[in-house]
Amino acid sequence: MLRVQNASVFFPGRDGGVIHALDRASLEIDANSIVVALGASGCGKSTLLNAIAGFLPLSDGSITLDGQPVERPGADRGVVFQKDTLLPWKSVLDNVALGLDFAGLPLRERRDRAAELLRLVGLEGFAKSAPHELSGGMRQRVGIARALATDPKILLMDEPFGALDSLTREQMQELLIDVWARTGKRIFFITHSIEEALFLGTTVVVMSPRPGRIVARFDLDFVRRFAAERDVRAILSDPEFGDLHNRIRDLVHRPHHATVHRGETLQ
Ligand SMILES: Nc1ncnc2c1ncn2[C@@H]1O[C@H](COP(=O)(O)OP(=O)(O)OP(=O)(O)O)[C@@H](O)[C@H]1O
Repeated sequence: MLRVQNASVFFPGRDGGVIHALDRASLEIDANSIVVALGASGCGKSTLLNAIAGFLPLSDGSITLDGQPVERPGADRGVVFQKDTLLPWKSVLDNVALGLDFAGLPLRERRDRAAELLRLVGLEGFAKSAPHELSGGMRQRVGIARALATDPKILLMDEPFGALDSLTREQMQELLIDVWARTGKRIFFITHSIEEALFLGTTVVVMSPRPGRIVARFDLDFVRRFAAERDVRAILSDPEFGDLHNRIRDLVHRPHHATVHRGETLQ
């Protein structure tokens, strides 16, 4: 279990004031769940992810992963960003194996494991390619494979599909659901897209800016339905999907009119 309790992050503002980038955020990410954070620009989504990754210290509150305090980056958390961070001079296979260089595994085992992960993300034919030979969507697949290389307990994804065209984005969402269904990894995923949040999240937390707060939480099962039935049209045309879309859109645009916690519903 990843547990974020009353986490706050303050930054010094230019005028001598304090920016409340994250204000008393609490959430839990269980095995087999995908928690999606959704909200307008500046509501603290990346701050929350960076704190979970151990890149950023909390000003207050705590984060634990399976009971251990999160204080610095570690191999138990794999991170994927919007912009890929692949090394251009290394092959696709070696980029994936990179995370294992530090694990002390023999070269042969590193390469076998990397090849297995490239199969998982549908890139088995591209092991020897250079990153620049791949499309944006393919590079993000490599990023996902690399983040999984150390067999982390959780995958942290900061708008990983935000720069992709809409068709590629849909393919990547389905790929991520496949990876999730096969590996059972828990995932923390950030997006600006309400549709993406509803489609991917087992839980969606809606955040609002200044101060960055979690203002609503929805537990959903569209993603489990997709994993079982693979019928994206049935999900998108489900009236409940449309209804939630409208309610969340209202919340994102007028976040202060309600605070909703797990188990409660918005009227
Ligand atoms: N290092 C920093 N120093 C000062 N202020 C910061 C710093 N990092 C973030 N902030 C501020 O904290 C707030 C939350 O930023 P954050 O990047 O977490 O938001 P976000 O929801 O991820 O936004 P976006 O969707 O645009 O990426 C913003 O007001 C931002 O300007």
